[in-house]
Amino acid sequence: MAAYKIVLVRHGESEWNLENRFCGWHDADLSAKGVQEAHQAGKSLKEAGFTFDVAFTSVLKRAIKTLFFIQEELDLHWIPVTKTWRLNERMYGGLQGLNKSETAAKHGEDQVKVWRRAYDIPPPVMDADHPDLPEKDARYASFDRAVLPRTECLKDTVERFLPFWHDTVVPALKGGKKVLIAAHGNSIRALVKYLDKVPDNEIVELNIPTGIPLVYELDADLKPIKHYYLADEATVNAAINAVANQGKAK
Ligand SMILES: O=C(O)[C@@H](COP(=O)(O)O)OP(=O)(O)O
Repeated sequence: MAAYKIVLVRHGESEWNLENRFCGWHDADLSAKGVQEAHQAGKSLKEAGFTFDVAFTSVLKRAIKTLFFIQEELDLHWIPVTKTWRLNERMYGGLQGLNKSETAAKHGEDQVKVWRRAYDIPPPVMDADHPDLPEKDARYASFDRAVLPRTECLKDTVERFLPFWHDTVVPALKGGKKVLIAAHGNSIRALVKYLDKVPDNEIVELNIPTGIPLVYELDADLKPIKHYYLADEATVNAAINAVANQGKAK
């Protein structure tokens, strides 16, 4: 039997998912479909009997709002919510704002897959005049500039997420709290890679759908026993394929 359960949800579709643009640390809002997906995630959790004591999210509104809509469906507005940049999407560097299909048409689908999915190859560095430069963003004003990335590969995302996992999430789980994390495609891939010890070459094929709760059951040592999405297989597979296909030249 599982000693712990943790639920991970990628935010609902964002405006930039809809426009198929690399989003990263850009603070895109949810699309109308994304709002619906977030509410549906909450409904699915409620139907499956889930409740939560604490929640963690990023400092980006697509994840924050998704969490809030889930809280609404569960009538759990009161639970403590911690927002941390360590759960942010992977910083997409110079790709932020570019259309994924146009980028594939220009640089090739293989190159785009490397930029999107390679474990340790970062996308091009963000230029100093990019509108999304983190050091010009008020939410990171108190940060040491050296900490703020101008690009990140998944390995970098794992490395900046894990201190939060060990220092905050694990103590909550071990203290008996029921934990919900609302985050992003690549910050969730970072956690899945760590939990399931996915080899570097296999993580390339993992895509996380928007707005479908992913439940991890863990043993007493926090080793995964099993995981599953709260949706039927056809829905999950279609959503996963849609994410994978965003990097195709049309
Ligand atoms: O940054 C982005 O464009 C997407 C992930 O993109 P891919 O790595 O799937 O291209 O992040 P999210 O919508 O989860 O915040």
